[in-house]
Amino acid sequence: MQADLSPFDALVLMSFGGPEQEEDVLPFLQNVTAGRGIPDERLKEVGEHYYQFGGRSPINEQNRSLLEALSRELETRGITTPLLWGNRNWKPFLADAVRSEHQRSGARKFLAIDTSAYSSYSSCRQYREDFAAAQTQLLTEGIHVDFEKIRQYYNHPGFAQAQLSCVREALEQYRAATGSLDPDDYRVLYVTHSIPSTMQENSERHTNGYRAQHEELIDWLSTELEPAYGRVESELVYCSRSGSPHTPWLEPDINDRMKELSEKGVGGVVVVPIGFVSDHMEVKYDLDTEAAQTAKDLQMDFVRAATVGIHPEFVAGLIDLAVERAEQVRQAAEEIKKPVVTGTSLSSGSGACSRNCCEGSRLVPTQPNWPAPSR
Ligand SMILES: CC1=C(CCC(=O)O)c2cc3nc(cc4[nH]c(cc5[nH]c(cc1n2)c(C)c5CCC(=O)O)c(CCC(=O)O)c4C)C(CCC(=O)O)=C3C
Ligand SMILES: [Fe+2]
Repeated sequence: MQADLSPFDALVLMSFGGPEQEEDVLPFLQNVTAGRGIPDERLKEVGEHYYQFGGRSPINEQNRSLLEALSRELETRGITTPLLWGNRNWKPFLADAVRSEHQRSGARKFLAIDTSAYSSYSSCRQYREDFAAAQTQLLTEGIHVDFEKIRQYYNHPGFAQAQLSCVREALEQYRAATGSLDPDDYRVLYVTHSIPSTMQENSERHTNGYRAQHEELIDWLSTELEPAYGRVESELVYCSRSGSPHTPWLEPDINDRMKELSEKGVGGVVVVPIGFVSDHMEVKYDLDTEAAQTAKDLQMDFVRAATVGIHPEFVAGLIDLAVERAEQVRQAAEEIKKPVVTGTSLSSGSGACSRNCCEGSRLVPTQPNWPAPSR
């Protein structure tokens, strides 16, 4: 593979964003929830999670480390394409980052590396809507930019292998802490962000869907673990449900499931946040604080696996994915063989999921792909 990112002028690490100090928390939450119908009580509760950490989300530090690691990887490969950082909900905002890079270097074509691995409206399509919104905003200033993104990478070898070493380490940590790894005594709980059931259904129309992608990766991980660990009892559970209690979201919640397991006599859990690429607030609060407390109350052993963070295989994988996307765009061909560890669920068409994937009831322009590029 050619170590070249042409036709792209710049890479942009695209993330959710999070507050840096107490004063940021409310305006951040207003940005996140604008028009999304989240009850006030839930917002207060989530605000408290941030205040408990001094108003500072861990996500920004994580992204700064990832930026550094990605820069080093680019340097190692002799790729000189500039790398910038833009967010959906907090500074540095995507449009601002892109504007300054355009003013600095004339860059017009941006390739985004996003910080979420699976297909769903929240974790994929909404980022593409953000690209279209930034494009529209900058167009009013006479700046024409466009965006592409890397594909969803839940089954890319870089992410999968990094995830596997996180699980192995956690199992060893559990063994060291409890003196055993008897499959009847503990359960591996793979955790991801819950989403509304309608969002799950929308994700299933053009890919195998959010939940099935997690299950595919879990099956692969279990197979990889078997030679060293034999049977590993594991299941997929969810955290961070929001929205109205009357709206169905994916279940079971991790805390509810731990209670059930405890009643069945399971003595401990190894919690693996496969839905999060780094230690977000969901990991720090919902898992390390809340689920850890549930474990204490139930007198269960509790080990939380690391997130992939800046694991070298994950970082190298992200650059592989950027190189792959650039090559697809150069050749105007989607059919370059994609390295995957499992499954073939991502259709060709955009490097993202597909043109129509994860559409909801509102049709909002996306980049890439809808409406079709005018040039
Ligand atoms: C699938 C998914 C990911 C993973 C993919 C990805 O990474 O993109 C993710 C990531 C994140 N979600 C985050 C924060 C929040 N998410 C909220 C609300 C929501 N998330 C949803 C889904 C997801 N969210 C959904 C369906 C909602 C309901 C409202 C809506 O339909 O949009 C709310 C509102 C309050 C609440 O209800 O919790 C907050 C504050 C942060 C930052 C954390 C930090 O500061 O470290 C991150 C990385
Ligand atoms: Fe979220």
